[in-house]
Amino acid sequence: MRKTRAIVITGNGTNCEMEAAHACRLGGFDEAVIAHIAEILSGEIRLDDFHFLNLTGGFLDGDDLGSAKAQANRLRHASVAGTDEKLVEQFLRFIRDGKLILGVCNGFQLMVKMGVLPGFDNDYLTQTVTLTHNDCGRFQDRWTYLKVDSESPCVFTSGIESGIYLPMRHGEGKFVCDSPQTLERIEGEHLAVFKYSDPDFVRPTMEFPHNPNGSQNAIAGICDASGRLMGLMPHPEAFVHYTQHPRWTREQLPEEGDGLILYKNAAEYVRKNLV
Ligand SMILES: NC(=O)CC[C@H](N)C(=O)O
Repeated sequence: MRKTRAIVITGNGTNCEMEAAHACRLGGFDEAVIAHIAEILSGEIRLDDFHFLNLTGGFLDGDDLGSAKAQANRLRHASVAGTDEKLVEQFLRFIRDGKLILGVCNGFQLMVKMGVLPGFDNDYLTQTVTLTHNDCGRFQDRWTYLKVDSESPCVFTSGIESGIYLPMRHGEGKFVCDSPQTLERIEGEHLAVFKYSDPDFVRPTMEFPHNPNGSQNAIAGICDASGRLMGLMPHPEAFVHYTQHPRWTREQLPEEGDGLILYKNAAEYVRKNLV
């Protein structure tokens, strides 16, 4: 059987690439390659050779122009050296080939600013939502309770019963739609996979600090209608082992951190459908 291969893109100010690659391997991917964006633009590394694309957190271009905005333009317009191909064509082919993309924090900001999410009607290049400055006006760094929509088509969250607990760390995480219709459609199609909630994972909340940014409808993460493309503001790769939990020395916790399930589901999907 062919190998299951994950790629993590780094460069221009990303971080967490080692954690993301580690999470992919722990989740069951045979290989997880960390590639600098320059290696992709030079044509040395091609997205076509992978099944799972990870866009990590960070401070792309120093958050100038708004987080991930410059990189979104770069990825939409840059050509791959030595070819007639634009990088965005590789990107769209990756999506058409039925592969998986996970954007975390700065990676989620990148996906929405490119227009990849929510990807209505298979249009992955029209921006309809954004992530902007937290209502509190400051960078926030805390742990959040995330209620999961069990009716969502999301590939990554299958098997999660009520919710997961993950850390967030961002200044621009407030989810906003361009119109009430966009928000209605996201809700109606169950694309709002994760919502900030109370610790019981029952009620989504607009109350600070459980909702750390004031996101519309408490939305923390969304997927597209295929469920294969997902982005979220909190960091699943930062909680894959119990020792990463803030109270691990005081509480009896399972070996696996709550974020690992997303990578396990991705690996299983790739094994069943793509290799
Ligand atoms: N952790 C992150 O990826 C931060 C994202 C972005 N730089 C922000 O502050 O909103």
